[in-house]
Amino acid sequence: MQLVASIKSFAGQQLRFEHRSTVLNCDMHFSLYLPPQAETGAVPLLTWLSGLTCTDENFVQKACAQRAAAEHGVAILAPDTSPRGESVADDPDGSWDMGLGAGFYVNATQAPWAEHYRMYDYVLEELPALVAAQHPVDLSRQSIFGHSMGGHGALTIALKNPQRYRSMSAFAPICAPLECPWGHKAFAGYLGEDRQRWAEHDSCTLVRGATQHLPMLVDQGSADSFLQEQLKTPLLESACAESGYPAMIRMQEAYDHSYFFIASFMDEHVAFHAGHCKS
Ligand SMILES: N[C@@H](CCC(=O)N[C@@H](CS)C(=O)NCC(=O)O)C(=O)O
Repeated sequence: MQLVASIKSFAGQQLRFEHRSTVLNCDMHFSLYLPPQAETGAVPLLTWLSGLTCTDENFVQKACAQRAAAEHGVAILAPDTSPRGESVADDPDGSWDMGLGAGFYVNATQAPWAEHYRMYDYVLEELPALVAAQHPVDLSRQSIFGHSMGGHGALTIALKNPQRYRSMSAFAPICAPLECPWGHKAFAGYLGEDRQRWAEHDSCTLVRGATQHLPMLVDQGSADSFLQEQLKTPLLESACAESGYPAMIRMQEAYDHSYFFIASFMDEHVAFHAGHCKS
């Protein structure tokens, strides 16, 4: 693991690393914000998952999360959104909703993706363990959040591993990949045509089958151009209401899909996770 950037921010350190991922079978970058409290002891670890077309750097530069992380004494880990490198398969049509920048946080089982696209195991297992081996983060106090494709990743990974996380949250998540074009394309490519496999990574399906509940916060902008066709927040609201999953799902009037929306509510999301990681 090699440090490639270290920038002081709100009395903490915004770090960027390069490393060889054994799970993804390629070289990767990730970012890690360490708050000032990490100088004197282990701090909770929040993992942020970004959306389509992002790297680890969009969040670092545009989400305005460092101030709240420093205030609450939490570290924030931001992985990339897919495996990277010349040997890594990309969408043959070059579109941005599949392949590079669009790993969908699943373990691909289909050629040519299966060789590298294992973002589920990378985010859940390899990366937190790697970070904790070298930095003062407490893996018994973890939460996960994300945006759009990363919101889907955060909700599904937490719903599948409630013992691993204290809380989950999402901005404009893809709530029902079983019911939207982005999900159909990515899941057919990465997981094959068997919809049973898809259902294992569908927030609405997982909510309906959940036996253990975690605190869940979701913010969605009402002026988000992806809301109707791709994100489908009402399906998550129904799944939570019908199955009795306690979730705070908020429609934020006139906000769009961008990082301006994310930054507007970032303080609340960091405070939400920090509170659950401390209790
Ligand atoms: N590139 C697409 C938009 C993709 C997009 O909105 N990506 C979101 C996540 S789903 C994002 O965070 N983009 C990077 C950024 O805003 O910094 C387009 O031109 O329509």
